[in-house]
Amino acid sequence: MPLETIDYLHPNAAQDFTRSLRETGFGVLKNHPIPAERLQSIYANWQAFFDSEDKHNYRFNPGPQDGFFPADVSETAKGHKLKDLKEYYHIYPWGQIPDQLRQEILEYYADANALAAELLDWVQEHSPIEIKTEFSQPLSQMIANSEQTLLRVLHYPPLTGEEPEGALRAAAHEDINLLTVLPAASETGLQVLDKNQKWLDVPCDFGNLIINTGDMLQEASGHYFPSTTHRVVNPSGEAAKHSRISMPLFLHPRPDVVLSERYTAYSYLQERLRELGVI
Ligand SMILES: O=C(O)CCC(=O)C(=O)O
Ligand SMILES: [Fe+2]
Repeated sequence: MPLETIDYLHPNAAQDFTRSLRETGFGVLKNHPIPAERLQSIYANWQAFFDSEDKHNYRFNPGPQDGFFPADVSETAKGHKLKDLKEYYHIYPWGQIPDQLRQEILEYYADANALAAELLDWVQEHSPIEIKTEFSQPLSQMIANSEQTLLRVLHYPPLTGEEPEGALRAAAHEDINLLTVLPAASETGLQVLDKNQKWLDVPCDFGNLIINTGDMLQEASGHYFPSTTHRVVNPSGEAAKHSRISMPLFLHPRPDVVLSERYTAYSYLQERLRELGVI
């Protein structure tokens, strides 16, 4: 079953969106409040940044993890051996951000956070009573004033043909956080693993917002909302010559937020980062 696209303005949007997250771990929204022209401008400005040598002046700070991550230190997904074919920039409002990109990206950060809070209210309202009574606080409260929420601007460079055999733009993985807000990328490639272990293309009409459940919402909901495996496959033909820009916002609860009997957001994140070998 292909993923449905939900109209944010439709009277049943909240219900349909919550059902989609429950069934697939993903929800795709159209007619949402973030204009496509804004996304286009952000993508163009960050493409120029990734194309410049200036990016090396913003190399990430190893502890706090803000800044630019070049391809040679890029992630290796859990259970995989090959690095993803990507470079990226981690934006936190308290972190380093190039001056010429700062205002536009922080405005987006704030607006996407506000939209995420609204979507979490939708999920809260339409979760079954036995699920929502287990939440230690309303879902949208969990992310309020969080300094952990991470906006990652990703650049997948054009393919050269020299890539290691089997390496992907982003190998199959699940997101660690509560919820991810991901505007459709500048190019295709995002796929989600369905219940029958078949890879489905995520509808990527430019301007759509793709939302997916992360492991923390899966944990907090006793696995009612699945954190679904996804990946970004390599393009072929003419598209292989194109860069791909994407921009997931990873909503993270404040560290002290209780997710379940076993975990706070802090202890959960530490366990996952240790598994990944990041810490
Ligand atoms: O680039 C994309 O479309 C998805 C990226 C992603 O899944 C991630 O960085 O966790
Ligand atoms: Fe992801």
